[in-house]
Amino acid sequence: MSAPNALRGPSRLLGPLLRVPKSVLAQQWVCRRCASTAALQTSLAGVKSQATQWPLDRRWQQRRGAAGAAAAMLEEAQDDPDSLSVKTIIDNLTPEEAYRLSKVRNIGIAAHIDSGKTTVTERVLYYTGRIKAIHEVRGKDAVGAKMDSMDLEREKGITIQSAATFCDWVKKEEGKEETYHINLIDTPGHIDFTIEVERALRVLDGAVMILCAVSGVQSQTMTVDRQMRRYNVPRISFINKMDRMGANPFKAVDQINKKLKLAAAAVQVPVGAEDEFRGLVDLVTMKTYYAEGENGEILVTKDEIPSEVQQLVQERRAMLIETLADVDEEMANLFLDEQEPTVEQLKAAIRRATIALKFTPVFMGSALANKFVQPMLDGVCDYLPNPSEVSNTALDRRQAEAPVKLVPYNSLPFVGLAFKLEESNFGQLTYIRVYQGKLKKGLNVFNARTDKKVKIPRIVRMHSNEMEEVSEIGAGEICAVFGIDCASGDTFTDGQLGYSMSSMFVPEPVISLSIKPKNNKDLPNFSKAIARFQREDPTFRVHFDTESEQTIISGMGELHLEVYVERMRREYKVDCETGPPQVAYRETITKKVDFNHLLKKQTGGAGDYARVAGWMEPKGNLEGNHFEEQVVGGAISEKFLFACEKGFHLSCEKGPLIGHKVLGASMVVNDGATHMTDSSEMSFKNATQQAFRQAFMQADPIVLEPLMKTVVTAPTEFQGNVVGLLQKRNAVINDTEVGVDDFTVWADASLQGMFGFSGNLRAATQGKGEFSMEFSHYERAPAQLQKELVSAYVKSQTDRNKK
Ligand SMILES: Nc1nc2c(ncn2[C@@H]2O[C@H](COP(=O)(O)OP(=O)(O)OP(=O)(O)O)[C@@H](O)[C@H]2O)c(=O)[nH]1
Repeated sequence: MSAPNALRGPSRLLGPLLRVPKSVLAQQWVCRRCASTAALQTSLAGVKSQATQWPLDRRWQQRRGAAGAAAAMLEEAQDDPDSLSVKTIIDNLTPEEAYRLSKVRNIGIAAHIDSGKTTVTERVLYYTGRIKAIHEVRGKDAVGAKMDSMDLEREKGITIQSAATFCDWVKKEEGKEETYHINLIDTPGHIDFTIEVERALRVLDGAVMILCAVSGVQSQTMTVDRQMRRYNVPRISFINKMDRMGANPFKAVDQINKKLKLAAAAVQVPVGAEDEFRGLVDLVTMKTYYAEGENGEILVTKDEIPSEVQQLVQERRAMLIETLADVDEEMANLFLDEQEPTVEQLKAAIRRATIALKFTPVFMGSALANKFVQPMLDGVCDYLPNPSEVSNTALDRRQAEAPVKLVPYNSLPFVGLAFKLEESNFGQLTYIRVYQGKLKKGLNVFNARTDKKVKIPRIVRMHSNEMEEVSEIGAGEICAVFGIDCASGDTFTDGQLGYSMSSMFVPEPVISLSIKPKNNKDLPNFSKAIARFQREDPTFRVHFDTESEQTIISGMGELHLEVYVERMRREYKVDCETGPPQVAYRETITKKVDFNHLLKKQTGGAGDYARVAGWMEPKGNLEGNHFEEQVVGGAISEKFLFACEKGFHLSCEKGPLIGHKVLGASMVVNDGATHMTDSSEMSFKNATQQAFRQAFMQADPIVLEPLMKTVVTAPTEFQGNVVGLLQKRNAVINDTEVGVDDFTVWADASLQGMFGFSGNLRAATQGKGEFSMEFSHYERAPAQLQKELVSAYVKSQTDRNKK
C-alpha cells in the first residue's frame, strides 16, 4: 500500500497552519500502519476542519430579559467603545458578585529551573490547610511534593507537567480576617516543557515570579518574563532560598530592574542572613515578622525594627517610594509634595502599578526553611488582580471578528477556554477557565471551532492529581471537566454567542527522532500513547516519513522527547527503539532567478500542457514563503493560477536541496500558456513544482540550521572545563558572569553541535552544572555541513529510486 500523495517526502517538521490537513493524513497513515482505528479516530477528532458554522443567534434576543441588567449593560458597553473599560464593568457588578470576585485570585508560579516553585507551592498548600504535612522535592521520606504527582517528576526532581490546585487563604490584618480563594498553577521550569507555562499564563490573572536569592535573574527567568509580557500578566516576585550561602536579595532586585527592565523594589528587608536568616521587616507597615512553630506556621509580628537593619530599612523604603513615584501618578504627587504616604496609599499604589504591569513588588523568604511564604500570600491578595480587574476579550465571529469584552458575571451567557487536556483514569480531563457566565453540570456547551454541542457530565476542581466534584463553577474561576472532546485552546460558549478566544502561543519543535516499538505486539498501545501525547501537548508532533518508513516524533529538546519515550514505557508498557536525534533544518535561496517552464506530455488520450514563467527570489526574511501572480491578459486563468499557488506551497514543504522545509522564498508567476484541451489544474500544479525545483537549485540554495540560545551555569571551579566544552562544540560565547560561587555563560550554539551536551556537562562538572537551550533563529549552516547533508540526501534519493 502506498502512502497518500500529499505525504510523499519527509517534511520533518510541518508548520502548524499548512500542516493541519497534512498532519491529519499523516496521523491517518501512522495509525493505519499501526492498525489502530481507535487511535485514528481520536487523532482525527483533535484536528477537525477549522471552518466554523455558527449557530444562529437563536435564543439570545429572547434571553436578554433573563440575563437582566448585566446583559443590557454589557450590550451597551459593546456598542459604545468608550464605555468598554474594566472600570465600567466593575462599577456595574452587583455587590454580591463584586465581593465574590474581589476574593478570587487565579495565579501561576513560574521561574527558572530549580528556583523552588514546587517547594513554595507545597508551603502554600500547607499554610492554607490544604495538606496536612510537608513533603520535599526529592525528600528523604520518598513521598515527594504534592504538585509533582507523576512518578517521573518525583524521581527526576523536576516538574514536567503544570499542576493545578486551589486553596483558601485567610488573610489577617488589624484584627480583621478575610478569606481569599486562590486557584494556583505550578509550572515547570525547564524550557523543554515551556508550553505548560504558555498555557498557564494564557488563562491566569497574575503570577508569582520566583528567583533564587543567590543566582538572581537566570536564563529561564528571562523566558518566563517574556511569557508574562506576552499575556500581560501582572506579577509579584518572591526571592527564595534566602537561607543559602551568598544570598543577596537586593542584587536580584537590581537585576529585575536592569535585566528584565521592569521597575522593581523590595517590599521587605531581611533580618539576619543565610543560615542566620530569621526575620523580615515589612516596608509598607514597618512591622517585623518572625517565623515560629515547627514548620514556621506561626508568624509573630513585632512593632520594633531591629537596630542592625534600621538604616537599611530607611534606605529601602525610600527606594520603594521613589520607584513607585516613577510609575504611579498619585505616588509621584505625594513624592513631589514631600509627603510620607500612609500604609493605605502605599498599598494602593503598589496594587495599581502592579496591575498596570509597570511594577513588581519583591518579597523574600526561604520555602525550604519554612520562612515567610505567608507574607507573599498576603501579597497575592493585596497586589494581584481579581478576575474583574483583568481585561479579557474574545472575537465575535458573527460580527466580522470584532473584539468583544468578556465580563465575569455569573448571569451572562457562558464563555470558557479549554487550555489544557490530560488523560486520566476516568477519561479525558479538560481544564477550563470560565471567563463569563457559569459552567454547570448538565449544561450544553458549544465548541466554537467545531460547532459541536456537548453536555457537561462532570465538573471537578483539581488538587494536583486528586479531584473534588462540584456542580457548578462561577465566572472567573478555573475547573476541569470530564467527557468533552476538544483540542487545547478551544473556546466553549453556551451557543448563544459566536465568540472565539485566541489560543496560546505554540513554539515550533526543533528536534526529532525516529521511534518504533521494540515489539510489534505493542503497536496498538504505541499508537494510543502517541495519539494521547499529541492531544495533550501541542509542541509534541508526530508524522510518518514515507521515504524512511519511520514514525518521527518532534519536540522542544532532547529531554522533552526522552520524557515521552519513558512515559510510553511506564504508562503504556511499550519499550521503544529510537534513532539519533535529527535537526529541523530549513532551506532557502540567495539570489533572483527567472524561470520559463513548459510541461507538455502527450501519451495518448488527454495530454498535459502548462507553461509557467516568472521569477524566484529571496523574500527578505525567513517568515514563511510568498507566492504572487502578476499575469496580465489572461495567459493563465484564475483557477489554474490557484493550482500554481498550491504547487508552490507543496514544493515549500519539501525543499529540493535536502528535503527539508523551505523558508524565505518568493515566487512570482507573470506569464504562461494554456492549451484548449490538455491544460488542467493538475498540469499547472505539476508545472509550478517543476519550475520551482529548477529555479530553486539555480538560485544558490543554502541550508539553514537552528541556532540555540544556550546558557550554562556551574560552580566557578568548573569554568575552564565548561568553556572548553562549549568551544569544542563551536559555540560562540556572548557573555560570562561570575557570581559568588557560580558562573554563567551565555552562548549561541547550533542544535546539531549540542547533541549529547547534557552528559558531557555532567561529567565535566561532577553533575553540578546545568544548562538550558532555547531556539533563537535560523542561520546559514557551515559549508561542510551543507555538503554532507546534500550528499546524504542525494544518496537516500538514489537508493530509493533503485528499490
Ligand atoms: N536552600 C534552599 N533550597 C531550596 C529552597 N527551596 C527549594 N529548595 C531546593 O531547590 C531544589 C529545587 O526545588 P523545586 O521546588 O523542585 O524547584 P522547581 O522550581 O519547582 O523545579 P522545576 O519545576 O524542576 O524547575 C530542591 O532540592 C529544593 O529542596 C530554599 O528556600 N532554600
